[in-house]
Amino acid sequence: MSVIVAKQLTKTYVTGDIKVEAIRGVDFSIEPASFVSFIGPSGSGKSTLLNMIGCLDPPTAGLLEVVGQEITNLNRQDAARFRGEHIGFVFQDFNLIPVLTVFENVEYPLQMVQSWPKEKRRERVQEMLEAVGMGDQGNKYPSQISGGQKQRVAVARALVTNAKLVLADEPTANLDRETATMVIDLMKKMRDEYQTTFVFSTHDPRIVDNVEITFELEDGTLHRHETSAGGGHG
Ligand SMILES: Nc1ncnc2c1ncn2[C@@H]1O[C@H](COP(=O)(O)OP(=O)(O)OP(=O)(O)O)[C@@H](O)[C@H]1O
Repeated sequence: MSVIVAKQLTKTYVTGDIKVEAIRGVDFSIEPASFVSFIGPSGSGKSTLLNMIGCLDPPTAGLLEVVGQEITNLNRQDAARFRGEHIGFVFQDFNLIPVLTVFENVEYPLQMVQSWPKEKRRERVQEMLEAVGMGDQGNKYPSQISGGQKQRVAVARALVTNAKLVLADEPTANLDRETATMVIDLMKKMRDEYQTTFVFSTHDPRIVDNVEITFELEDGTLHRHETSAGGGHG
């Protein structure tokens, strides 16, 4: 079963008399445990596409299935629940909650959407922190750790609910070269370990070099390129 299936997916923004066809009837599918990137110039529709996949903004027309569920017509409440249960998010500016510790940031999605008993929750959070190499940093606050460490915490948070799909919008944009490479390697390791699909929106050639499939957007249309990167998944 594909993790994402889009058929004739369309998004048109209408503001007053102005109509922008941001996504023009695209078809694509993305398989489990893949490492995939949407690329394209500014305004080509990357964020629009990621927002639709993430149930943040509904399509205007077409079909969109995510982890086997048709999400085209979800209402706001069902969309929020679906997001919480099935999708992890990683952002360019990390989006950690500054008043919560590293541990509490990773625990947060479990508290919000899943009624796990406290002990099981704590074990899961610790497992994820260790998986991203932050097992001994749980008591620190986001202001006390580096950018690369923040993004590691964000990856742990995205995966803590066992989400099968992570959407990562420019996750390396605020990281130096070496740290960006470490974060990409980490995400790949997590993909291998948890069979999570990672979908990126990026301009970063270091990510593009590492993905197996690139979808290039141009004025709301899509071109698929397969690359030789990755290997070893499955
Ligand atoms: N809320 C909105 N209302 C009206 N038009 C919008 C809205 N959001 C995006 N657009 C338009 O849709 C098109 C696609 O925008 P989108 O943000 O998806 O591009 P992008 O590829 O993510 O760009 P960037 O790389 O700069 O983030 C652009 O022409 C943009 O101006």
